[in-house]
Amino acid sequence: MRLEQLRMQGLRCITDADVELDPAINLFVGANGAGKTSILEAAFLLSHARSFRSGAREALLSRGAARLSVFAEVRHADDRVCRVGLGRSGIRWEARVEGVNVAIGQLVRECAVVCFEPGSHALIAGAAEERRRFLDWGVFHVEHDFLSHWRRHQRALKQRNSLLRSPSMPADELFEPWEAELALSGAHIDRQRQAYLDLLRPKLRASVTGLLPELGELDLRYRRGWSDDQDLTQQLRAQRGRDRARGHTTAGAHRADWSIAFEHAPLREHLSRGQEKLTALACLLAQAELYAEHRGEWPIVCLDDLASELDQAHQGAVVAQLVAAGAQVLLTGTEMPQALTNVPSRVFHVEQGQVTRLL
Ligand SMILES: Nc1ncnc2c1ncn2[C@@H]1O[C@H](COP(=O)(O)OP(=O)(O)OP(=O)(O)O)[C@@H](O)[C@H]1O
Repeated sequence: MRLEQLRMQGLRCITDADVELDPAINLFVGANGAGKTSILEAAFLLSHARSFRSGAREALLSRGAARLSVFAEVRHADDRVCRVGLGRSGIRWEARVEGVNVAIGQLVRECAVVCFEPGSHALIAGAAEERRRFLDWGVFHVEHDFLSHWRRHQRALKQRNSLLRSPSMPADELFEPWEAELALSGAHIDRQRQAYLDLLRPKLRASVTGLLPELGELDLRYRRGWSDDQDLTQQLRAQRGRDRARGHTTAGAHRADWSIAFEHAPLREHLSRGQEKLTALACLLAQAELYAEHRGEWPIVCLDDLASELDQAHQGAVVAQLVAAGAQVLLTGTEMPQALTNVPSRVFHVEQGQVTRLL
């Protein structure tokens, strides 16, 4: 899959930019604050309907602008071209595919982007939410009914949490249907997440061996979010009092997490910041490869500020791997990275939100 055209309006410092992209390597160079990362955010937005940077999606809207819109032409491996867009006008976000308003879920099925950026080490060292998002994005693209189970789960969770927060303890009958729903949808989600991680594990091992051979064998562990010894319905019933004191549901698929341990670095704290970043990169590349295996095409790969994130040997290895796989890559840097000096690439200069093609 590749982006042929990417148009951004009212996105951070970009008033209006229209970029025709190369099927292989695209490099965006410019000074700090020029708007390079915002271009990657635009691509990511079409794939995830959010930014990879922390903060509200609203912060993407240019200060003083009434409207934000991102539009792309996506060419798939079977040569089908799909026009997708996401925009915000007033207080509403609208997703479009072929000019027709669609649910966000339909938009993000059409465009798949993975992004490695300076905050990516949070996948290894940050909160569980980051890892769940990563996992669920992968499962979503492999299992077609994942989103419906996930939505049912979110709805039941919201209902149970609002019961927990009511001024007096509601009757058991009010909890029971939502707890049954949490258990049922949670079991589906759990099965699909476990199956996905089983597929990801060998790819991740290969990817990590390439990037971090010194750390030895990798172990990928999964926690489903509730005790293995007890059925979730029973557990939720037993925990009502405790959950009420905490104000939220403390067991279920929304508490799942996964972690990585290495033979020579069994604790996360044993990893240097650079090793955390490389592990996160290995996860993203393994996920992209698994996507390609299932969908017959690579997702688009964004690498933000690669030269400041990785040493030259790792930059070269990653770019070579992606070129060999035939992935479209969007990279940013304050200058041309050494790793790209001999790789044919389309180069754009970015300055104050204006994008100009150089090579
Ligand atoms: N909502 C907004 N409206 C207008 N400008 C914004 C908004 N949010 C951020 N900016 C500005 O847009 C620019 C965003 O730059 P971006 O992070 O894309 O730059 P960059 O070229 O990747 O920089 P760096 O090399 O420093 O990472 C910054 O100058 C920032 O101050």
